[in-house]
Amino acid sequence: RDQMTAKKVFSLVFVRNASEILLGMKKRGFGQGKWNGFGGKIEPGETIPEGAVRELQEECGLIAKELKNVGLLEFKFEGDPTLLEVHVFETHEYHGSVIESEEMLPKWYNLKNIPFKNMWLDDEHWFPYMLRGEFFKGHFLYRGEDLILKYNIQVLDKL
Ligand SMILES: CSc1nc2ncnc(N)c2[nH]1
Repeated sequence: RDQMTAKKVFSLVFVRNASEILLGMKKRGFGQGKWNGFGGKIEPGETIPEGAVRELQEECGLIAKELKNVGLLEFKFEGDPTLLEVHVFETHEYHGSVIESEEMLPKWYNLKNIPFKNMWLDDEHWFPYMLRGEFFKGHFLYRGEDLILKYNIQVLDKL
């Protein structure tokens, strides 16, 4: 059996201020119609944080001055051997102004009013760890995009 599952590495960046989080409404492609974090595939020759900074700027115009790695997510979709490895980051220090891109319509949400019903189903499970500042590792097995068959989340250490 082929033990070398294909792995794709992604960044996922959340911009924070004291009481809000910046989310992006995906306008096309994977995750279309959901409020997402910003990010995407890490390209050859760039580090994961470099890819995170690049994708954030491409998708919403902001330039992160610092990034904190807050967690790691792994996704499998039933019937697809690919493992998606998603490195989750927060930034509290950034400059530039938020702009709408072809991919994303950015919007600030109060932390008490996160639109989980219009987000990926996994978010409701791991956002609380991120918001509490706990470094988390989560693994999710999806059937399609609207059903999580199995998941586990562990706190690796409190940041
Ligand atoms: C593939 S599963 C997934 N969950 C997500 N949560 C927030 N933003 C994303 N882009 C996400 N992708």
